[in-house]
Amino acid sequence: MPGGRHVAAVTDAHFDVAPGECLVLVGESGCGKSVLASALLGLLPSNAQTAGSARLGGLDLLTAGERTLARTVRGRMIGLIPQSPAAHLTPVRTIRSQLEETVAQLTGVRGRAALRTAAEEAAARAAYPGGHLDRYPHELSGGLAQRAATALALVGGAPLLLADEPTTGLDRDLVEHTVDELRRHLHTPTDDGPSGTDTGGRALLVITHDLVAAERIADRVAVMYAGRLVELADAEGFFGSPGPRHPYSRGLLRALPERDFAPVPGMPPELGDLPAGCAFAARCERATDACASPPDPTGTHRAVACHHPCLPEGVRARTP
Ligand SMILES: Nc1ncnc2c1ncn2[C@@H]1O[C@H](COP(=O)(O)OP(=O)(O)OP(=O)(O)O)[C@@H](O)[C@H]1O
Ligand code: NI
Repeated sequence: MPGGRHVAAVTDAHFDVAPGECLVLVGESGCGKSVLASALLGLLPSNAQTAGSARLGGLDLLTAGERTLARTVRGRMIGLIPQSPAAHLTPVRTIRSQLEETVAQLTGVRGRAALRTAAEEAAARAAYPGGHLDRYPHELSGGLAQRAATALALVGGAPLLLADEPTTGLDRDLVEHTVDELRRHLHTPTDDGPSGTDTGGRALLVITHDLVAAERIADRVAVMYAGRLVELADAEGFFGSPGPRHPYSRGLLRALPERDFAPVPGMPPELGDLPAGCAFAARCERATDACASPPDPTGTHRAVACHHPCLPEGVRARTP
């Protein structure tokens, strides 16, 4: 940043997602979710620095060159359903023309009539109504823009679908519909194997701060706080019993209107000015002196980045 300032937007992120599985990344605004997604697609701003690796197939996405990213990754290995789809669509072209162009770029379909048919099929796959194909993005409701973006993301048959805040700004009914549709794509065909073979399905990485949507769609949940992954858990245990183990994750769930409706006190720290130890300590009722040193994400604290994780309900702490 100007003046030599650094923003640690994402730190120590460890996770994997398997074909046929949905991993949901949750965390509040500004915690680094979209930066993480951009890193996977090679879409970080030019002043960004990365370290580590992000493997998809045999490729390391963090070190792949722009040519590889453009020709084999974006659209073909990773389908992106962007945050705010209405703003992401080209405003001066109809949905039909954007779909046809994408089909021509990403598939072997050639010829006017064949492209038209393929674009219509692509729209149908995302439940985008055929009668609205000749509309411009500004003529679409939030739900339709969402489906148009999903249709575009599915065209290349990518084995990984990355959805950034797919339900923001939608009504509750539409949220449920949208996540159910997304989940359906876990098992629609991808292009990573000969057609007709079972490739184990598509992997889905969904970014959201909508915990109700997360509960509905996730197989596993990754919780992010102040640029770090603080917990990675099976969705069933996380949302049900025994519940989350990181005090921040507990706080997030407790804040839901459907639960205690009790907000986590305080504010997250600035990512340009993080404390040396646990970033949540200042807001944490369980914090002690140990929290002045950072949790070790590669060892003891791999699943729960906390010095004092909450114990599963019904399990009592052992006194040393
Ligand atoms: N180009 C940039 N230059 C400097 N800082 C940036 C840049 N892009 C993002 N950041 C910072 O990185 C942090 C993470 O941003 P990011 O967009 O990933 O958050 P997010 O978790 O996706 O939030 P939201 O839920 O609001 O989309 C923010 O604090 C933001 O200020
Ligand atoms: Ni974001």
